[in-house]
Amino acid sequence: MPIRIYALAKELQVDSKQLVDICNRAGVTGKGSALASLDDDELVKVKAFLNKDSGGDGGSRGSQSRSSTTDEPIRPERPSQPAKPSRIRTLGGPAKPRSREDEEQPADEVEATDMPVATETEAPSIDSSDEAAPEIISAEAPSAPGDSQDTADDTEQPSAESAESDPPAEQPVHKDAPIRGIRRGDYIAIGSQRKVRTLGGGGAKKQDDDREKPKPKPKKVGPSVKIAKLPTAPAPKPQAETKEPAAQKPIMQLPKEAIKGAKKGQKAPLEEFTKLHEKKRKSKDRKSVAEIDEPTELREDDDAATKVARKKGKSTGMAGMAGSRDARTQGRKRTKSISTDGDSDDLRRGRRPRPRRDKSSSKVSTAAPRKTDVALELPCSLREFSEASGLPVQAVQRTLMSYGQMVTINAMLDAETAELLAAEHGIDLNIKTPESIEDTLIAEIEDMVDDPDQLSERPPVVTFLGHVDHGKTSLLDKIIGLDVVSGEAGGITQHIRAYIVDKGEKQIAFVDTPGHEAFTEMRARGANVTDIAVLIVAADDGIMPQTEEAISHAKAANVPIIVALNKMDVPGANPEKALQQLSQHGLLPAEWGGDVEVVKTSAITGEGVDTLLETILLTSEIHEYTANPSRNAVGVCLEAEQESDRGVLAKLIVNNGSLKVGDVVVCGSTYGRVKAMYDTLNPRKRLDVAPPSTPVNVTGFDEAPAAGEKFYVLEDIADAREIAEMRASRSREQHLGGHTVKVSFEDFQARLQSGNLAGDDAGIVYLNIILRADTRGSIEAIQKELDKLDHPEVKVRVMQATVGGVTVADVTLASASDAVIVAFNVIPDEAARSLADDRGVEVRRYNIIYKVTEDIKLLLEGQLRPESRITELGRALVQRTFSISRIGTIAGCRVLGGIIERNCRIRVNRDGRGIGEYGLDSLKREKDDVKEVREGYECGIKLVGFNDIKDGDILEAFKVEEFARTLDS
Ligand SMILES: Nc1nc2c(ncn2[C@@H]2O[C@H](COP(=O)(O)OP(=O)(O)OP(=O)(O)O)[C@@H](O)[C@H]2O)c(=O)[nH]1
Repeated sequence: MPIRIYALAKELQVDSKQLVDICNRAGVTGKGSALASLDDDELVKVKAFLNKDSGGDGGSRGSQSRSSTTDEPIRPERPSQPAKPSRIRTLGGPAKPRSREDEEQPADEVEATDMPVATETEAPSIDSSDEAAPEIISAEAPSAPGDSQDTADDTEQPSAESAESDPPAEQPVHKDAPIRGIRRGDYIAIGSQRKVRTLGGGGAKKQDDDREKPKPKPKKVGPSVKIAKLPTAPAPKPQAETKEPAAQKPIMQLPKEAIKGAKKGQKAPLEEFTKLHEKKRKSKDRKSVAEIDEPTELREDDDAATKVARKKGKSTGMAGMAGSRDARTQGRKRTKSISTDGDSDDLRRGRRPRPRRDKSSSKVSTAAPRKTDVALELPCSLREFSEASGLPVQAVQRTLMSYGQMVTINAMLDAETAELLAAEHGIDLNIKTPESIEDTLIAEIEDMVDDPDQLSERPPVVTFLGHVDHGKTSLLDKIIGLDVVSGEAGGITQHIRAYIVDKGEKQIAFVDTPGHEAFTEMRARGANVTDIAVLIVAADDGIMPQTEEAISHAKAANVPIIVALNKMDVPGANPEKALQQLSQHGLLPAEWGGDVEVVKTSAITGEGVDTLLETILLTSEIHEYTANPSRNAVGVCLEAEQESDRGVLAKLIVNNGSLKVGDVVVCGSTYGRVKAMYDTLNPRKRLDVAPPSTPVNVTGFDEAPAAGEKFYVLEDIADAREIAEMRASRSREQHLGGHTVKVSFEDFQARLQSGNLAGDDAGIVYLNIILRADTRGSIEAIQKELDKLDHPEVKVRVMQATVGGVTVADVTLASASDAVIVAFNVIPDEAARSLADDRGVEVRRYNIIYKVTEDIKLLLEGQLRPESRITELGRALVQRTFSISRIGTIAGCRVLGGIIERNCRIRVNRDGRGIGEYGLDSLKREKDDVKEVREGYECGIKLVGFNDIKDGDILEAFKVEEFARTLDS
């Protein structure tokens, strides 16, 4: 009876993937997936292989047979090099397995042998010939006594093949035997996880260990040196506690230009300003401060103070004292009328700081040692900035003063000002935003690790994906026993459907998606709900554009993919072609030796539906999806709508935990208390609890949450409100700040011009379009026309083309993929219109097909970079040059041929070489400006930005003309 590889793996207690590998090694081919089955013959073959592999070497190894028995989990060896097991060989004779005596040989003894060792680093350079090869033993490094036996065991695990080729076990290992080089077959496969160690087994290892273990150093005996005690520095005097000045409320705002400039790293305006400021101060200092001989408390990075200190140094000694008296007298005279209120001002004005001032200055010495890396939580006060950065308050104040800001120590700094200050003082500022309730509560939930004891199996969440009309809805209908497809407007799925259904003892949660929108949105929010993706491919159509997209989505979601090759009952079904296409897209079918299960189905006849379900359940079993039903629920909103009678009805799917009526939920920028929960299959059936993987319709939200938003259950409704409001205001700010504005035609134009639109590797710029039309025929016609707009530089990419009005889902997709929506003979519904306004998505409406293509063609053509063509005009010889101050060099020329025109460009040639191209600044005949000068005439030419013109230079006049291009050119 056939048995699945997965089941056999379970029975043998090995990993399914490894067993797939073992099957291949055993010669049972075409088993690429754990879901593949083995018939009786194959099973015997695999088991025989396993027995041979695990037990076969026992006999040949004698006393050193593997310690593992068949009851133990099978550890497949070196899957990448099954035919090349590691060997133990001694030089000068056939390889000999080591006897127990050898293994038990004391480490010291082994160490004592003078046998050369082959180390891991030597391995690559060792000769691959059989003879004269040094021995290499692969083993796990033993770490405890007794491990040496294990090591020996491990070294002796060649496959049956190698066992046969190995010499008899009786032959002892000769310690003194010369050693041969490593053979290619001796190389240890990466998968074996073993290390190559030197010959000598435990002994060599011990040697290593000995080397690793630092021996206790003998105590040094010798003359002891007595070192004198370091003088202890006097403790700094505690600074007098001072009262803080009253807080100043306004937040400083620096001139915008200064901030912008400084952020861009342009220091010029600031430097100009600072220089001017410094200059003024220096001149003052020079006049008055030199005489001051009293210590000041100004810090060393205070430029003015440093200068003061320097000058002070000069005036020390008797002469200095004599000089300083005069200077003081002079200074007093000069500063008589100046009144100041700060020490530094006193200093600058040449006044001796009074004791009172000394006291007050200590209150600003809050700065810690200067730092270059500062973490700061904003907004912060100037004092806090100073403390964090180690900059003196005065230095910070002075910097701000240079920006025209007079601030006190308690003034609050905003982020921009702090950044500016950091840039000015060469500090790396790391702005920390204060933790919000959202950060703490949500992060806490996200980081919550479930107790393994509380985890239990949960149903898999399976998403049906695929090209439009390939039968997603019909298949799901068939599985559930519903008939949704006949009720769908235009036969198109417009909404996400999600159901949990019983299949035998198990349950499966199904999600049917309209196109790929749900995946896009959910991936964008990092909230993928799917465990397994079922890709529906119509056997008659094969892989279509949206199938490709679905494949990308499923691959990006990193979930197992099962393919349902549907419509097998249709006469034109070509499963072989579809399988071929699937493998071309990286999905190698299991029947072709790959790992993707492909189930042939028909939603009409029911063929393969049971196999599909079985495959889903088996895949789920392999992956063991678990959840903790006893914790608060977390999950994702699949869809939400406003109902006239029940208010907001949100379709949620629970990822983990259990959602209960009465729970406080926050989901994106909405929140509420779960008023009621309804079954998604039976909309009127109420539920009290929704365990993991259950989709439910929930009422109680204040507003409709967005699809793809994660929901969390909180303890307190006030917290939920605060988080929701915070998110709503942040999204409003972003919207007002233009962060969410998506591509419009004009925007596309602007971005093209600025070269800002993302292109692919080849530099092609794409205009993404979502096409909505009244009929499939219209779609086909428009697509055919758009296909004609082919150009190597600019292309149209139709992301999605579906029948029906523009929906919220289209707008969401357009917003997520920077696309423009083209609505042909259809209109957006109210929700879509308002969302499009909200997100800045452009919806273009048409009712004539050629207008669509005309519009897009014009747009693309208009944006093709114009073609530049150069027209040669004439040549002139420079006969004389005149240098005029304030104007530059004028070249007196004679036109040798052609014509020189006023707005042309000039190529300057000297000694037969071109030295540059410049614009023509002025063209004169006599003293008059002229439009042109013809051959044979003389003229004066002044070039833009080039005065190094010389007699004898040849000037070539030319003009560059730009020509518009078309998509056809
Ligand atoms: N003969 C045949 N027709 C099928 C089969 N599966 C689906 N169909 C038909 O194909 C059409 C489209 O089926 P849907 O189930 O709506 O396809 P879908 O992939 O859900 O399409 P969207 O919802 O638009 O994405 C319907 O007319 C179905 O009756 C099948 O296995 N065999």
